[in-house]
Amino acid sequence: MSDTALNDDGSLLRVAGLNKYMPGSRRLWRAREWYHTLKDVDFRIHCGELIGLAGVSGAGKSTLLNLMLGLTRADAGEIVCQGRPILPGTVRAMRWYRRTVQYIPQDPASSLDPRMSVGELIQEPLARLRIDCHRERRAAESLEQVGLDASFLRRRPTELSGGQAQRVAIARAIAVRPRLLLADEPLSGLDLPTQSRVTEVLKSLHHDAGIGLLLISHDLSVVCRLCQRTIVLDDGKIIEDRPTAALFRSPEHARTAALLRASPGLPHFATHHNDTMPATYDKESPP
Ligand SMILES: Nc1ncnc2c1ncn2[C@@H]1O[C@H](COP(=O)(O)OP(=O)(O)OP(=O)(O)O)[C@@H](O)[C@H]1O
Repeated sequence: MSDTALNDDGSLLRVAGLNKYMPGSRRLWRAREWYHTLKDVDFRIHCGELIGLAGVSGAGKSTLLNLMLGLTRADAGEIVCQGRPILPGTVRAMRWYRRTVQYIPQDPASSLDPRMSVGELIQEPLARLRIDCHRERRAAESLEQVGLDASFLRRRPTELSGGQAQRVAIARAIAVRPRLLLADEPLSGLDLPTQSRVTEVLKSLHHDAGIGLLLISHDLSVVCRLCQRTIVLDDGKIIEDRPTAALFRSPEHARTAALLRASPGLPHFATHHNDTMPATYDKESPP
């Protein structure tokens, strides 16, 4: 398949009618209860888009990401990339998808194997995905794209600061030359100057290499700075999917307004919504 293939609607990735149930508590003498975690989730991602995925804790963001990474299977609906459905399976079955969509982990310290050098870590997915290139050169180029020089190739993860480790994790993902990055809280745990450095790296990857991003972040000021479009998930449903500037200026949904007001670092959002709802959901007592 060509690396430039798109879905027949012109999107890179289409999420259609996605539903997922998660096991709830099992009470004595009663059958297992199921919690409806994602409800008819629909959206499309086009090439090079920077999209924020926001929502209160328990809204279903990570569950959606796991489905988009092909780690779990949906109970209904589908995710289609380059005309093919994403189905969890072996590395071999998913190789084509991993070349197009890569993941940036939340905690690089635990995802980077301390026994390997940075060079080996960046080259490892290139070998696994059978990407035909000069791997050492590609690793050095990827490091340069995230603002680290080639001397880092010989370092071990234990010799990196938090910000450097996150940039190595990004270099590892982009070495594959994907078209879309999925990132779950990639800036958490970093101090403010380092957050801003990593944000600039993500922006320049978009600007210089056209790489798209779906970013989960509780820090809406990051979404506001980085993303052109924001999707808000609430109790497993998409309640808003609009250009970021418009959504942050005038949220259409009371839950979005509440989310914005509760976010530090954002201007105060005066809204007419009555949003006296809880800040988190509990799967045992969905609202
Ligand atoms: N493995 C699991 N088994 C049972 N329930 C789960 C499982 N994973 C998630 N859930 C439930 O599904 C719902 C959505 O969880 P999810 O982690 O996707 O939310 P989230 O929006 O990513 O939250 P956070 O921002 O806190 O990470 C929650 O009610 C959660 O308790």
